[in-house]
Amino acid sequence: MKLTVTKEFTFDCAHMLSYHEGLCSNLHGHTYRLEVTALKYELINEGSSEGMILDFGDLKRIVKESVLDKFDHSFLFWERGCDAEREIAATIEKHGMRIVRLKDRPTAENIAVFIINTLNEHLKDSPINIVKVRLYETPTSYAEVKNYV
Ligand SMILES: Nc1nc2c(c(=O)[nH]1)N=C([C@H](O)[C@H](O)COP(=O)(O)OP(=O)(O)OP(=O)(O)O)CN2
Ligand SMILES: [Zn+2]
Repeated sequence: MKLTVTKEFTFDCAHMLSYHEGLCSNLHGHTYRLEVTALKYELINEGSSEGMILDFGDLKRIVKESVLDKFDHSFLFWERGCDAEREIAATIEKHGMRIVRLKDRPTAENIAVFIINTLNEHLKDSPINIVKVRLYETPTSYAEVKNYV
């Protein structure tokens, strides 16, 4: 049996899309809305989590520890960004503020892929797989990555 559970989260980040031919090349921020879907084939049949595949509270803890605690209120810094992006990141770091250093441009697509890979790495020794991440950058724009096993 294929069973999934999904939990929603929000987090705030600053970013810029270096080399974008539009307003998004400017430093700006989003309250991202994140939906994370976990899949497992068997229900837990005893104890505190009986009848669940994964306690929503455990999913919350996993996402918080491996993603939100790093991302929330940080600057998403693309290592290959323009001079301005690298100077902004250097200033933020110098003042002890939060950045997340990324190998890929911080588009909604790339951030969604980064998040699903990070979560599945965290869960690699468990029977749980994160099969879908949907990341809303604005109320009307989202990227989705699916990883069906
Ligand atoms: N495929 C993608 N396109 C764009 C991304 C992205 O990550 N993937 N990102 C941006 C900007 O960072 C920003 O999110 C602008 O998005 P957009 O939906 O255009 O924002 P608006 O506020 O203009 O949305 P409206 O609802 O149309 O007012 C750009 N593109
Ligand atoms: Zn943006």
